[in-house]
Amino acid sequence: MNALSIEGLDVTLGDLPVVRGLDLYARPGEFVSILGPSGSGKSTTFGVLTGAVTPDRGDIRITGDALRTGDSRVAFMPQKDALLPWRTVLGNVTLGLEVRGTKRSVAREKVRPLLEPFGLDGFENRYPAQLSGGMRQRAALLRTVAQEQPVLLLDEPFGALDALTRSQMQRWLQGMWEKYRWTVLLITHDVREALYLSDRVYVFSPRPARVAAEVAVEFERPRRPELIGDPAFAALEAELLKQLIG
Ligand SMILES: Nc1ncnc2c1ncn2[C@@H]1O[C@H](COP(=O)(O)OP(=O)(O)OP(=O)(O)O)[C@@H](O)[C@H]1O
Repeated sequence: MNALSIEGLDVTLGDLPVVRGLDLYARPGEFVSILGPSGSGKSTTFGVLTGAVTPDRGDIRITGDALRTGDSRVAFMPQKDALLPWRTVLGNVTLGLEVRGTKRSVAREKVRPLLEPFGLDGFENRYPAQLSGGMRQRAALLRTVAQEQPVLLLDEPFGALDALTRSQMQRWLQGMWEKYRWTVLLITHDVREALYLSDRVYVFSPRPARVAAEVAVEFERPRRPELIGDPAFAALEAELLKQLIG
């Protein structure tokens, strides 16, 4: 059974057809990326999964059961403003659990063992403005995974980081995924990031979004950073860029 499946999704925003006939899925423990032109409807698709956007039609299932109004079976890390500036790191990383009704003290105990692997040990009482960009994104990701939902949605988590930090974060996330094997759906504009991290990559068409291409990424795991210099990697990167640019 798939962790997530979307069949025949149509979304119209105002008069604008944004998604038409979109089909995609993610198996349990699979890392799946979505690449697509800017404005093609990627975040809108995530909006449908989080309940922020109402679709015209479509069959959406999480672990086999239809998505419901107010469904909490996806944990979402937004593109921007993921952390509340007035809450400490600990207050931010427990927020997802607290919103779901977990008592603050219980939520704190739950996230504590994760502070170290997320590189946040000793920083729990700092505020977001006192952290580096990479640390902020790790805190936002910790808040998302702590919710222990069957599907993680990450909308361009490293998009605003400088190139060096981004590449460090990609390596770190790859290692964390090896350890925890979350089911991830990642939106990114970075073809290398998609290839380095994913088991499969979907390429969306220009709006209205549908799947223009689906590419299996079969490099063995765990993946070493040198993989991106491999000719087979470069060939797949070129193929994806061609699909993306047309
Ligand atoms: N509330 C809204 N009403 C009308 N149009 C909207 C609304 N929200 C988004 N749109 C439009 O829907 C289209 C798809 O937006 P969306 O944010 O899903 O694209 P995207 O693929 O995630 O883009 P990007 O890669 O730039 O983040 C865009 O043209 C956007 O302007």
